[in-house]
Amino acid sequence: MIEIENLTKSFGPRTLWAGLAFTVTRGEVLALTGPSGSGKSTLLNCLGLLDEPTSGAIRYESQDITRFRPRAARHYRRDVLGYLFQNYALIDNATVAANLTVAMKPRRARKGTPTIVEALERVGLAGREKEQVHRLSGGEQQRVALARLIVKQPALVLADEPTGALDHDNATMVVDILRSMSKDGCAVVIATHNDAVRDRCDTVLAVGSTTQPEPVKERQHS
Ligand SMILES: Nc1ncnc2c1ncn2[C@@H]1O[C@H](COP(=O)(O)OP(=O)(O)OP(=O)(O)O)[C@@H](O)[C@H]1O
Repeated sequence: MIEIENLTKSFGPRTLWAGLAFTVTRGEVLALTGPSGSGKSTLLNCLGLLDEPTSGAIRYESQDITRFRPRAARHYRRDVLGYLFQNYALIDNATVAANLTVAMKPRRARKGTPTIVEALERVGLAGREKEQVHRLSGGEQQRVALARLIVKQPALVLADEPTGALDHDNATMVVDILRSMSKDGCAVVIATHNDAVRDRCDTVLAVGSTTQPEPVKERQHS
């Protein structure tokens, strides 16, 4: 689904990672690990067209996304990608329902796409459609961000420390939902410092020290 070819990123004389070469397939959950500053977020940003690699290619459906023209880039961001960040990236002064509607808007309705009501049920926020996002707790806001992903149904989910600010139960729920989205056919890439999250992924890439992911040995997930 995403093929990474000989990918290198440097800032001036400093090379963060070099020669990355691997594929992330549909149904796979890949963890990016490594010490602070190793370049996990930078790699996610390159996959999400928020940054550019210094050299190499990132192919989606055989096309190098780093060479996309603006129209193809817009399509990729709108129809392929889903983001999950630690700071939720929600519209604070809008309702829960409005935040989810924005995610659905540009897309033609697809058969089988979960509704807002179904997505909120899935994240344990049934009946909270009309609440203002800024009145919700941090964990609840992260669940709204997850519900937004569920209604968007992206092909590739990029999650940057998605459990960083959450308690154990909420962190478990975030990983459960990301895993179930991967089972439904999307690819998921998670930058994380959390060993429990890493252990529930399929593969792990130690960013900055290796060029290819390895299988996660002690799987905790089903
Ligand atoms: N635009 C930029 N110009 C110069 N250096 C940058 C730029 N963006 C990021 N960096 C540097 O690249 C390095 C990697 O940053 P990045 O945020 O990708 O690391 P990380 O592994 O995600 O770290 P953390 O675990 O702390 O989130 C850092 O040293 C950062 O300062």
